[in-house]
Amino acid sequence: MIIAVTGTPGVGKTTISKLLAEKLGYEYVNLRDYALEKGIGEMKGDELEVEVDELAYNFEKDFKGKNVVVDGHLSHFLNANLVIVLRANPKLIAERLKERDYSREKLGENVEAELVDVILVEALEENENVIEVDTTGKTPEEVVEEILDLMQNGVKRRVGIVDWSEVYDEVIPYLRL
Ligand SMILES: Nc1ncnc2c1ncn2[C@@H]1O[C@H](COP(=O)(O)OP(=O)(O)OP(=O)(O)O)[C@@H](O)[C@H]1O
Repeated sequence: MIIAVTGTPGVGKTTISKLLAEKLGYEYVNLRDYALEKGIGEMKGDELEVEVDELAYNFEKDFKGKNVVVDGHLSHFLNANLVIVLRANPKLIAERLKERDYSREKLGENVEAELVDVILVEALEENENVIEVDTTGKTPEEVVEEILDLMQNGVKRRVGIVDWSEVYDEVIPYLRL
């Protein structure tokens, strides 16, 4: 089974994916590292630009039928059995990306993307089986337990659980208005 863990940069994909893979006994794959290893895509500055079809084609060839948790903000474009979309209060995303010294522009872009559900909408266009999980105020262990519970209960789709319009006022300072 291929489980894709996606979400806005800084939402916690790597932390959650590694822990989820460990609990399930699945292989962990970082999609960016995989693309670099395979020579897929091109570096533009420090960003890797990839053709998603090429990425998905190669990934399928290498991992079809295997048990893997794949971590990356493009992982929802892969042919996965289940897509986990991690969510976090956009203010948390802003604080984490600030610590990583993201530029104001990049920080704003990502806070806006989280605010208006960009990755969730993309994931829903690509896959029927999409589970959204709010990580706000939870430990990574609690998030993983929630994912495992949903999987054990056979839940394949759960969306529409967050509404960041409620916190819009708090994130205005980070937006590129
Ligand atoms: N509930 C939580 N779930 C996941 N991460 C959390 C949580 N609470 C705090 N964190 C912290 O948030 C940070 C998230 O970083 P991480 O690298 O996992 O995110 P990411 O989504 O993989 O980012 P990127 O896409 O930029 O690589 C880590 O420092 C992690 O410890």
